[in-house]
Amino acid sequence: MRQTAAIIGGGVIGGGWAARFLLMGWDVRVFDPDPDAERKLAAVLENARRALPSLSDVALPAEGALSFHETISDAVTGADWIQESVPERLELKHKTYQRIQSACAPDAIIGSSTSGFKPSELQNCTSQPEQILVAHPFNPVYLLPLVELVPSDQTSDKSIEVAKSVLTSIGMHPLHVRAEIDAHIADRLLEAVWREALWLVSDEIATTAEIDDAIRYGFGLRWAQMGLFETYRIAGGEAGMAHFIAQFGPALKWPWTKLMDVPDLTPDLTEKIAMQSDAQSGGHSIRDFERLRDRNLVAILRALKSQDSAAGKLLNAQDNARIKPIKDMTRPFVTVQRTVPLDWTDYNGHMNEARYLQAFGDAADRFMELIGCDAAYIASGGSYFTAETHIRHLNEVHAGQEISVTTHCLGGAGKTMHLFHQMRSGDRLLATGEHMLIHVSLQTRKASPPAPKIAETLAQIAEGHGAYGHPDGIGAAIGKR
Ligand SMILES: NC(=O)C1=CN([C@@H]2O[C@H](COP(=O)(O)OP(=O)(O)OC[C@H]3O[C@@H](n4cnc5c(N)ncnc54)[C@H](O)[C@@H]3O)[C@@H](O)[C@H]2O)C=CC1
Ligand SMILES: C[N+](C)(C)CC(=O)CC(=O)[O-]
Repeated sequence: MRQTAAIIGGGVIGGGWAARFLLMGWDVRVFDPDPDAERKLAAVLENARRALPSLSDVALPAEGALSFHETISDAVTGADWIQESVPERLELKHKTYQRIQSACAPDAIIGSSTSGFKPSELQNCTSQPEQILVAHPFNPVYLLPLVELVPSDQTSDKSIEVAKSVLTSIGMHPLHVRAEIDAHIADRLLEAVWREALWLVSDEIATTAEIDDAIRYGFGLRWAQMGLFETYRIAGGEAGMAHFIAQFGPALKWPWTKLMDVPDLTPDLTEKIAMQSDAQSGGHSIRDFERLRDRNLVAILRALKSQDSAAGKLLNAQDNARIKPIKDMTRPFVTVQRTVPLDWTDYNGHMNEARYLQAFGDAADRFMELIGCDAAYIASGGSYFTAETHIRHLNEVHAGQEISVTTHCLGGAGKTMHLFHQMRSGDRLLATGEHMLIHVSLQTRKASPPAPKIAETLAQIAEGHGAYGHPDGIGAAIGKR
C-alpha cells in the first residue's frame, strides 16, 4: 500500500513538499484555504516534474495521487506524515496543530516547516507533543536534500527515528539538530549574511545585483561543495585551519561587519531593495526564474554526482539503493531505466546524440557488472574496452520522459563481447546500439581472456539470448542514400 502525506498549507514550501512526496511515490492530501491554492501548486508540480527526476540515473517510483480537501481533519485522516507549512505565526501554528491532532493517527509524524520556532514552542497547547518535531526544508524542497530535523525533549525517540527514515526514503538528508534553538542552524547562518547584505544596500555601498554577483561568482560556488570549514581549512595552506585562524581570527574583532545590528526596514529601504531587485530580474516572471534556478541546481548537483562528492554522493547512494536486481538473465533484460535529465537535451529541444551513447555505455557497464566484471574485478586488473559502436537514431525523446534499454547479448566467445541494445520510451523504439567489446588486461593494456567465471557466465547468457531471435538492425551499416 502506498504511503500518504498530508500537506497543511500549500504555498511556496508546502507546494515543494507536496511535489517531493508525490514524485517519490506517496499519495498527497492537501489543505489550504486559499481558493487559488490548486492552481499555484499545479505550477510548482509542473516545474518539479521536469527537475526532480533529472537528479536520478535510475527510474523513480510511479507518481502518487494528489487530492485537495475542504478541512484539515479530512486531509490528515489516514496520513502517515503530516507536514505543516502555514504562515510563520505562532498562534496560527498552535491552532493548526490542535485541528490536526483532533483527527490524525496517534502514530503519524507531524513535521513543521518553521524557519525559526523551536519545537517546544510549537508543542505548547498540543495534546500529543511526542509526535511533533521541526522538519525545516530549503527552497526548492523538491531539489534540495537538506532538512533540519529538530526535536524537543518531549518528542519521542520513535518519532525521531521514523522521521529520519521517512525523510531519507524520499531522498532527503535529515540533519539532526541536537539542541533546539531559534532558527536552527542554517537559518542563523543565512540570516547573518542577509542582515549584512541589507546594511550594504541601506548604506548605498552595493546594489542587490552587486551583492548577488559577489556571492555567485565566488564563495557561493565553493559552498555548494565544501561548506565553510573545509573551504577555510584549504585557505590556511599547508598549515591548515590553525594557521587560518591565527591569520584571519583577529579581523573578527575589527569592525568589518555590522552583524549584531539590523537596519530599520523602513518603507524607503524596502522600496529601494524591491526596485533594485525588479530591475535586476530583467522582467522575468517568478515561474521563469524558478525554472532557471532548477536547471542550474540540477546541473550543479549532477556535476557533484559525477565527482561522488557532497550532495552528489547522497544522490549516488540513493540511485544504488533503487537499482532493482535482475531476476532472469537468460533472456534479453533491462539494463537502464531512467528519466531523460534536463541537461541531456540540446538546441533542438530533444536528447542530444551523445547521450544515446551515454545511455548505451551505462547499459554496457551494468551488463559488465552483472557478469562479474564489477569494481572488485576491475581493481584486480581485468576489464572490457569498447572497440566498435554502431548507433541508429530512430526517434526523438525529450527531457522528463522515461527511457529504458534492453540488452541482448549476441556473443561472448574468447576475448570478445557482442552486445545489442534497444532503447525505448514506452512502446516507441528510440534507438539501437550495437557494440563490440574486447576484454583487456589493465596492466598490459592489451587484449586478454576474461576470468573463467566471467567467460562461463557470458557464454550461458549468450546461449540463452540466442533463443530470442535476431532483432532488426543487427549488423546494419550506413548504406548509400
Ligand atoms: N519561503 C521560504 O523560503 C521558506 C519558508 N519556510 C517556512 O514554511 C512555512 C510556510 O512558508 P511559505 O510556504 O513561504 O509561505 P506561503 O505564504 O508561500 O504559504 C503559506 C500557505 O499557507 C496557507 N494558509 C494560510 N492559513 C492557513 C491555514 N490556517 N491552514 C492551512 N493553510 C493556510 C496560505 O494560503 C499559503 O498558501 C513557514 O513556517 C516558513 O517559515 C521554510 C523554509 C523556507
Ligand atoms: C528566509 N527563510 C528564513 C524563510 C529561509 C529558510 O527558511 C530556508 C531557505 O530555503 O532559505
